[in-house]
Amino acid sequence: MAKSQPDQRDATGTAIAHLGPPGTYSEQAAFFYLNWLKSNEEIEATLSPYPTIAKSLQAVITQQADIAVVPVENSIEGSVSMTMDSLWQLDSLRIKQALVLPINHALISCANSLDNIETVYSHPQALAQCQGWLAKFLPNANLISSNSTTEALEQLPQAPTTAAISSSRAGELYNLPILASGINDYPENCTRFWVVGQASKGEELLTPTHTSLAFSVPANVPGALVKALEVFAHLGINLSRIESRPTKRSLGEYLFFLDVEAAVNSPLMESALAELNTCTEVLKIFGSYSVLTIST
Ligand SMILES: O=C(O)C(=O)C[C@]1(C(=O)O)C=C[C@@H](O)C=C1
Repeated sequence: MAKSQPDQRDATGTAIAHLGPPGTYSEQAAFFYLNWLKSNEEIEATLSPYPTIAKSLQAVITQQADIAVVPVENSIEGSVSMTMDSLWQLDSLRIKQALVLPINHALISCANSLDNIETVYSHPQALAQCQGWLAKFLPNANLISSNSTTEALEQLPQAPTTAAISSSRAGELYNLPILASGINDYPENCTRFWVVGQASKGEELLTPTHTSLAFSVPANVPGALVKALEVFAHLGINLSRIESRPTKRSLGEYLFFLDVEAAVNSPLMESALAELNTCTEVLKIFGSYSVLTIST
């Protein structure tokens, strides 16, 4: 397969794929992990930006990168469906670590004032996290989705009626004016990222505390989901997230994604998984990992 990105692993250690271009929140999370690897494991790593989340994950499959750092869930807007769908589809990937990053959005623009802004670009997650602020301060602006919060930044100097929602850090990186900061609708805004690698390579570096999995149920009948969830209730295992996604086979048919507060190899979880196997159609374990919180 032709490589669209250079293979950096041999020359420079672990290659970490992330959503680019530089300055994204994904890069910030990946950079934290790079430093964590260096300080805690004496592992040298480099960052490789990719244009989409799917391409960052694909880079791990094609071995252009060793791991990818991808967003999975935001405290205001919920799940990043691209990440969840990809994990279900790409069987060879495993979650090795979770990272939680506080998110503080800024409005970046070369316009003299908010009154001159006609168009705002950003990643759909960021536009959604600031929808109240946008409705109040830029009610007539066109909101345009881009692949990341930083994709539009290089174009801003040539288009003074446009703005982008990104981090203040990205504004500084691209040397662009910050017109407003702290514009997310809720101040306690956080995004959870997963560090994802090949299933066959390397173990998690810290003792796992969580397990993520997903399943489909054998038939759309009363109690099918309850039966699966009762397995955890009966064993006293706490769930920290449940989410449904369409199976994409037919309308009204779902996959259920669970984050479970137990390590995959704990005796309780081993019992849970054995029971869960008997009441699900397809059951996939995405990995068992610990959670690191990033302070900014
Ligand atoms: O566009 C970016 O900067 C990203 O890293 C993506 C992303 C996301 O997909 O949720 C990451 C964190 C924020 O929630 C907004 C956007």
